[in-house]
Amino acid sequence: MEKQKIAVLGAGSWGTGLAQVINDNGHEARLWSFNSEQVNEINTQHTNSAYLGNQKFDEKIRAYSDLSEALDGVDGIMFVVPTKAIREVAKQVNEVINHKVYVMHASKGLEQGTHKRISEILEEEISPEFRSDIIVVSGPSHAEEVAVRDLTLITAASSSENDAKYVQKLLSNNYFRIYTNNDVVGVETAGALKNIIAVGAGALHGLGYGDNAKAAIITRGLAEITRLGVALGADPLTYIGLSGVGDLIVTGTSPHSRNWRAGNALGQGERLTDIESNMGMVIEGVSTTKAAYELASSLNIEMPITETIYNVLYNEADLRKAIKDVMTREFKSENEYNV
Ligand SMILES: NC(=O)C1=CN([C@@H]2O[C@H](COP(=O)(O)OP(=O)(O)OC[C@H]3O[C@@H](n4cnc5c(N)ncnc54)[C@H](O)[C@@H]3O)[C@@H](O)[C@H]2O)C=CC1
Ligand SMILES: O=C(CO)COP(=O)(O)O
Repeated sequence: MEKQKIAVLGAGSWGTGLAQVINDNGHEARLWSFNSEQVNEINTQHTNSAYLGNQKFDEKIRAYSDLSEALDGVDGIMFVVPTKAIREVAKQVNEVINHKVYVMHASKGLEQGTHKRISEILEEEISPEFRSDIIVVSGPSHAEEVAVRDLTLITAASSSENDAKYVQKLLSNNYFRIYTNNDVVGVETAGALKNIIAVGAGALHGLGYGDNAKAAIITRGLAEITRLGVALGADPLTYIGLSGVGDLIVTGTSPHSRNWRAGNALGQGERLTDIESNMGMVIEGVSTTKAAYELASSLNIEMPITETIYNVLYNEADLRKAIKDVMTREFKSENEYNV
């Protein structure tokens, strides 16, 4: 593949990790951030200390605060801002872009109010003449591990096989391996909804429950994620892939995960507002819980774990009482896929 110029929008931990992968592969990685102090730090110190400690990055990774400069002559744009900022940043991109580019995103969430997936927002906001089919980059990938080049396997999903293969070539190397997938709905819902389950798994840990409970929430979480995703048009098999069970394992068991850490703190009795202000990074599972709860209710889909976490996060339900309630629901059969 010829040298590509890629603008990575969002210089948090994941945007920075992906920019390093792109740079390692011999391409030009431009990191865009609206925070000029951070841009200055990346360009002069080659660190991104608010997100990735004192790790040094290659001097070739340049940061930009001016979006039109960052997008000038690029081959592709990778959106990695929090879900709540996607629409606003996509609108800005559409105003300044003047040539056709590959449009990728690596964010995980559902839009508040509309319950839309991120690729749907990007399709709405960026004119078709300026973009490829959207490519979703998702899977088990703590930024902290990718930043130190630990082995990582994830998925690039697009309705266009060629566009997915472009990202496979762009990002793959000897520590980062990409599988293509044509199930955009499945990959995107898997990435968004696993954050809800990670909050729940963290909460169980914080309350002192053991491994059995954590295996249970991950497995039954997968069942309800699949239920909602299939109702939205996903292939159920996608959920046993990297973006499904893979990402549930990585975020549902690890203190690297901000969602797991937020749940753990809830389990230990901290207040959500304090947890959010102390994290300093996005906890997507909090807003995704609300969007998924509303969406599932409107489609009449049972998501008991999501509903429980919604009541804890938004209705001040007592965590132990909420767990008791979900444990004593009417009995079910695992064979009944729809319940
Ligand atoms: N950190 C990780 O390990 C992974 C994160 N993700 C996803 O990537 C997305 C971003 O996550 P992180 O990089 O971890 O978040 P972060 O909280 O570390 O950083 C987000 C970046 O976006 C910027 N930002 C926030 N609001 C903005 C706005 N309105 N306009 C422009 N920029 C804005 C922030 O300044 C920050 O630089 C999330 O959706 C997350 O779920 C996906 C895989 C791994
Ligand atoms: O999506 C992730 C890993 O695949 C990161 O999860 P957190 O946002 O919970 O840190």
